[in-house]
Amino acid sequence: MTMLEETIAAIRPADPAAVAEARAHQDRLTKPRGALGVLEDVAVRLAGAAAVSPPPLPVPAALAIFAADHGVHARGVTPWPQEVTPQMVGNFLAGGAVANAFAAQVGASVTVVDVGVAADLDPAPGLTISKVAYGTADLSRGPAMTPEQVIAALEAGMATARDLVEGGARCLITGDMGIANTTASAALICAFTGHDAAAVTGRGTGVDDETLARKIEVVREALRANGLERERGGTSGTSALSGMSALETLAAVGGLEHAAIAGFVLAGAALRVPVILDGVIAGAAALAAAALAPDVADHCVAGHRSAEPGHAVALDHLGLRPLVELELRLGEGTGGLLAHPLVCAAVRVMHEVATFDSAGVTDKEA
Ligand SMILES: O=C(O)c1ccc[n+]([C@@H]2O[C@H](COP(=O)([O-])O)[C@@H](O)[C@H]2O)c1
Ligand SMILES: Cc1cc2nc[nH]c2cc1C
Repeated sequence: MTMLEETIAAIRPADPAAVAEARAHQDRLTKPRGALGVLEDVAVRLAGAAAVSPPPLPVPAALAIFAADHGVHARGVTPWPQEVTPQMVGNFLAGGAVANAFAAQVGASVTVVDVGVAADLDPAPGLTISKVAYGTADLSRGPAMTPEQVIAALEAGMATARDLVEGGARCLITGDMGIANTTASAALICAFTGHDAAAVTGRGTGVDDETLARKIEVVREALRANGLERERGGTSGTSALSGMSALETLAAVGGLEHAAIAGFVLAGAALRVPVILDGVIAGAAALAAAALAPDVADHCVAGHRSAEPGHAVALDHLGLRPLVELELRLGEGTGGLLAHPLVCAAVRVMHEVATFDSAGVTDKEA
């Protein structure tokens, strides 16, 4: 078996006994039933993923920022030059990015992985060089990646997750850096959900109206050029993929960082370590991961919902509810990092809060 096949084969759905035990335990704790709202669901979800209730505390957390460039940059879909990708990698490694500040705030480690930056990076502590290519090909003209490249990028993501877990991480957080990657994200979300480009394509780093219109047209061209247009029956956007496999779809319109994040999420799920997803890039990558292994979503928590319109579409499709909604549109893992203390708090409740019985508090149900 290949590394990808082995990883997919190891992924289990949420364990029903652990889910039932976690729900019952929530109801014994000294609070009105359901009073912790969505946090109760998060704790139950992690119990199902870990197959034990209460689930392990998700600490320490490790952020992996997958960096790559995009051939579609040449189509003028972003106002930022491609050289910002390696420059921001340097900033992450120097500790100067927002992701570094947020990681310090929540006590997460930061690892940067070059899966496809269009420049040679100097080796540095905290940087893994797993370069598959110097950026993708232009997805609006044909496949962005070859079959070999998409597998190599998936494997880089899986290896990153495995190394971090071997190093002690008990929660994985996705991060990305790649100028133009919101265009590839929109194309992936269209391909996997059947939604129209206009509904899922957003302003990314902050494009003007003219660039947004061009970006939507480029996403449509990408779907046409790669045979990914759908038969659209009504507006539900749930029609079946047009005969292409999930891997072919990912290779056609994804980025190397999308493929790596998909591998990272799959390996986290296979290792039963929860994965907190960041923004629209992670959402698009998780759609690919879920198309490869539907049970993977049971192991994911949606850290936040970004301002990019396709993100809500991706999360709906995955059945995930975002924990934080602050109109962030930065990427790097910033939204995932902000959600980590909420996930920890949700799980800590399961370990530390007294029950009605143990605290001698009268339960109205008793
Ligand atoms: O995480 C998000 O939802 C998100 C939304 C907008 C932009 N970004 C980041 O901005 C870059 C891509 O934006 P763009 O406009 O160049 O496609 C890339 O480095 C992403 O990490 C990220
Ligand atoms: C400065 C800058 C920082 C980023 N971090 C993630 N994407 C980014 C895009 C830009 C342009």
